[in-house]
Parts: sequence; structure tokens; C-alpha cells
Amino acid sequence: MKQVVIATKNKGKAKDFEALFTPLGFEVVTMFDVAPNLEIEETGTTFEENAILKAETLASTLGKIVIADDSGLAVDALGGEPGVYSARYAGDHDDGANIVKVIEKLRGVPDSERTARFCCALAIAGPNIETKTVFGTCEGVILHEKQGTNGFGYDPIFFVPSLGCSMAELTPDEKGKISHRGNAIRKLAMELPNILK
Ligand SMILES: O=c1nc[nH]c2c1ncn2[C@H]1C[C@H](O)[C@@H](COP(=O)(O)OP(=O)(O)OP(=O)(O)O)O1
Ligand SMILES: [Mg+2]
Repeated sequence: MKQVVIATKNKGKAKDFEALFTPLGFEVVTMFDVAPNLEIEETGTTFEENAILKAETLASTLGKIVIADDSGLAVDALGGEPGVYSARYAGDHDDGANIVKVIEKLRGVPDSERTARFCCALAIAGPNIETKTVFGTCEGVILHEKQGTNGFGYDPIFFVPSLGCSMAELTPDEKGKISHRGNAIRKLAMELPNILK
């Protein structure tokens, strides 16, 4: 099977990517498989900058074409927070603490003002190609408490109005059809067979 290398150490993302890439005929390989000790500091101020940083760093380490994902949650009532700092909002990669912080900050904010979106920048980089980025979003509303146990990150507090449930109540396949990550990959999909040979 053809392989696609993803510059991530997030197991939840890896699961999302497997659901999205398996139907396209690709096996997903992550940094756990190819560069477990590589640390990439996310110094960018936008999702695109961080995605490019991760993709280009791993691509030059491996000498291979790599895709990276930088993503997060933007809450309107919080002026777009936690945004690019989503993973380190309350504690470093502490999904539980990050969720508590968002819920606390939105205490007293009515449902009509709890709108938010997930954002995903994907970057593809590697030898003999020009680095390219695509961007996908998914609109939702922040819940008052966690609902559902699937997924990762902020999924349990992200209500998807069009489906009437939280992101954490969806299977990876269902999530991929509507998610920011799925929407970003669909923008890249046409070109992938030419790039990833
Ligand atoms: O579909 C999602 N469902 C729920 N939460 C999500 C999603 N997508 C991103 N998020 C949150 C998780 C993390 O708090 C941050 C990503 O941060 P981000 O730096 O891109 O990923 P990461 O550090 O976990 O893994 P890595 O950089 O190795 O890919 O946004
Ligand atoms: Mg990260």
C-alpha cells in the first residue's frame, strides 16, 4: 500500500487521518513510526506557519514528502481564542484542563453567542515540490459540559448543529465527512495521487 507520512505526534489526529486516507488507498505513517525523538517547536503565529514548520522540518529530516496538520478551536465570544494556542491553552496537551478553561471562560454566555469553529491548516512539503497549504473549517457551538467519548481534544464540547450531536459522538468516518480536517484534505485530494507516488 502507498504510504502518506504525517508530521504529528497526536494519536487522535492520526486516527482521523486513517479514516480519511484509507479510502484513498494510503497507509498513514506518523512521527511515532519514523521520528519519535524529533521535537518541533511551534513558533508560528498562524495555523499555516506552524503547519509549514512541521512539514518542512520532518520532510528535510526524512528526505521525503510529508504532510503536517496544525489545527485548533476558535471561539467567537473569546475573540478567536484558544486559536493557535489550543494545545497549550491551560496545560500542555492536557485536553481535560483545556476544556475546563473554555467552559469557565464562557460561563454565563448564552447559546446564541457560543459559536465557534475548528480550523485546520495542512502543509505538504518535501524534495522537489513547492510547499503548499490548504485550510479547512467546521462550524459549531460550544456546549456547557462534555458530551460523548470519541475523538480527542475539544471534540466533547463541540456541538455540530447540522448533525444534532457533539463531535465526540461521531465515529471517525462520520467526523471526517464534516470536519475541518476532512474539509482541508478534500482540497488537497485531487493533487495527492500526483504528489505521493
Ligand atoms: O479535530 C479536532 N477535535 C478536537 N480538538 C482538536 C481537533 N483538531 C485540533 N484540535 C485541538 C487539539 C489540540 O489542543 C489543538 C491542536 O494542536 P496542534 O499543535 O495542531 O496538534 P498537537 O500538538 O496535538 O499534535 P502535533 O502538533 O504533533 O500534530 O487543537
Ligand atoms: Mg502541536
